[in-house]
Amino acid sequence: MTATPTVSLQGAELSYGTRTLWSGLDLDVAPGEFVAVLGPNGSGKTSLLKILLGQVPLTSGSARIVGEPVRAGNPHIGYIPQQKTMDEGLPLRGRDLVGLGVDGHRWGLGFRSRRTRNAVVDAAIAEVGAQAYADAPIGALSGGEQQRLRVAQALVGDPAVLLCDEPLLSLDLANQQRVAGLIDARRRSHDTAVLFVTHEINPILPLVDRVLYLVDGRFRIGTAAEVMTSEVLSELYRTEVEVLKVRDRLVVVGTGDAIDALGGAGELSTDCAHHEVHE
Ligand SMILES: Nc1ncnc2c1ncn2[C@@H]1O[C@H](COP(=O)(O)OP(=O)(O)OP(=O)(O)O)[C@@H](O)[C@H]1O
Repeated sequence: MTATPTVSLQGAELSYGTRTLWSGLDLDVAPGEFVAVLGPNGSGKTSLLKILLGQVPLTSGSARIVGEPVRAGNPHIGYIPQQKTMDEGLPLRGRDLVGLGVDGHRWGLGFRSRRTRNAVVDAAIAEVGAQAYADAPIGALSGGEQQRLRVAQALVGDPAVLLCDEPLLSLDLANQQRVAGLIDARRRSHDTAVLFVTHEINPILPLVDRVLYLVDGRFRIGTAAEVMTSEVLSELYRTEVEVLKVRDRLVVVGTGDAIDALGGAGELSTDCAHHEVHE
């Protein structure tokens, strides 16, 4: 017997007015599976997460989380939103931020006791190794420290799926690896499915089971080896794109307009090699 998919999209379409971002999208994400969602700016990656969060309705088709239709406030979901730097004057400690993941979620008012709640928050803080700064004002922390606390907040409710919207943005390489490692460890230990929106696949390439690549209404789903090829990306972008493997990293090289068309996806190459224009 196969397990119920943690995330299931069937015949999913999202249109805003006359503009269709994608349609005919079928995707089942298994427990513990790590799916990277890639694509240029405006291709509908964040909108996909919003659908699963119950914030935006599908135009047609269905979206389920652990077999149930999507809905707002679903306790099966842990969400790491796009990173915004916290205001330095914010009177909120890291511990309070993580606590919001408990209070706004599954236990709500019925949560058994303050002591149990605190123990759950402490465990989540320890899991991301943030004990040393959990009581400091969050605005005073570095981007990497803030992001580890956001991961703790997303994990504290023990979600079935983690939705991550560019969680590595503006982190240095060491922190990218640390944050990606935390997410990977959780899905391995708890079978948490992961949908990971990113412009930069290289930091997570070894973790990715499958890629969903969205471009201007078209998409492709498969392993990174299947999708991240010159043929597939050229087809998606409708222009010549070359994917090179440099050691264990992927470098996407566009030609002419492809550099613009690639948008953020072109950032795949930024810390490895530079875009090249072949005349
Ligand atoms: N409520 C809305 N009404 C109309 N258009 C919308 C709405 N929300 C988003 N859009 C448009 O849909 C497109 C997809 O937006 P979305 O944020 O999902 O893209 P994205 O792939 O996450 O982009 P980025 O990489 O820039 O974050 C954009 O062109 C956006 O302007």
